[in-house]
Amino acid sequence: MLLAVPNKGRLQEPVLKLLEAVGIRPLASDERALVVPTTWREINLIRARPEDIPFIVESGRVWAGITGHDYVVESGANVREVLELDFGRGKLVVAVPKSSDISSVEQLPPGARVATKFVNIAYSYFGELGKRVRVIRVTGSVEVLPQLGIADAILDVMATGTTLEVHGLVPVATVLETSARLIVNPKYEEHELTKMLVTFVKGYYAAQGKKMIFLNVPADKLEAVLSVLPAMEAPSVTKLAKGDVYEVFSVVPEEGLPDLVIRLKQAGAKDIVVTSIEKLIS
Ligand SMILES: Nc1ncnc2c1ncn2[C@@H]1O[C@H](COP(=O)(O)OP(=O)(O)OP(=O)(O)O)[C@@H](O)[C@H]1O
Ligand SMILES: O=P(O)(O)OC[C@H]1O[C@H](OP(=O)(O)OP(=O)(O)O)[C@H](O)[C@@H]1O
Ligand SMILES: [Mg+2]
Repeated sequence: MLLAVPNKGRLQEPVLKLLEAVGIRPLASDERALVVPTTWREINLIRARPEDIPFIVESGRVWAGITGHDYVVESGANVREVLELDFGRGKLVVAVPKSSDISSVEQLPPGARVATKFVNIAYSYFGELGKRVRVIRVTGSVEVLPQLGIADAILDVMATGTTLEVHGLVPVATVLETSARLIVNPKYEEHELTKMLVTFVKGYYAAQGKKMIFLNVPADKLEAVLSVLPAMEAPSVTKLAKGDVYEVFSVVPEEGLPDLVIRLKQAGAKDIVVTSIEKLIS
């Protein structure tokens, strides 16, 4: 499988972290190499620009990729978004100078100049509103253009809002919510390797915020201990080889764990072991 991943920008690091967490580590190769083998022998990474990844996956030679939802929409590429990931989150907004007295997109004058790298999204957004604007295509640093007198408004990604603020801009409309996605070419969606990748990424996310807890419980305390112990289905209970003692284990939320441990001890649990879970695959 060829898997396209960002070779720059703010998605690059979280993508590598996620792949590492599912056991896909790039094998040492020249830093400039654009095709990189990995510890999953069936998977080679293709390092590409995030905005190009939807087209690369659509082409069919590359099965899957990770990029932003905004770029998928902008590309119009025929790819399936099979998983929403927990990074690259933001909103595409239309923003105008605070000093203008515009407070909604409707108030933009006809022919207003809107700078953006999302030109297709801009055309379709303003088209649906029935508003005629001039779209100015740029590739970055969009927020500086209004103060240079080059644009009347911008359409760009806002995350914390700091960049808009620093440039004296305010958002007046949300066009799209975005985050990183795992995208797949439709013809590989049902392939075993694709399903394995999706299962492992889901398993990694499902394990976040959960711990495994093991405890020993004397028989006469078992009922009391089980009554305070959460579980996915029900806790597992096994009799130990010696004595009238049971070993109990269960998957529990990390939140409130100290409190749970105290309640388990009070109920009669001993030898409590807490471990992290790498993946939780249901
Ligand atoms: N401030 C941000 N916080 C979170 N995600 C963001 C932010 N800005 C952009 N993104 C998302 O990151 C993805 C990659 O963006 P992009 O290709 O512009 O990389 P970049 O980090 O901005 O690099 P560069 O600006 O050098 O091109 C896009 O899907 C975009 O929605
Ligand atoms: O709301 P904020 O938290 O301030 O983040 C939003 C900014 O982050 C991105 O820019 P980036 O730093 O990637 O630079 P770019 O304009 O060159 O893409 C985006 O294009 C905004 O400018
Ligand atoms: Mg950027």
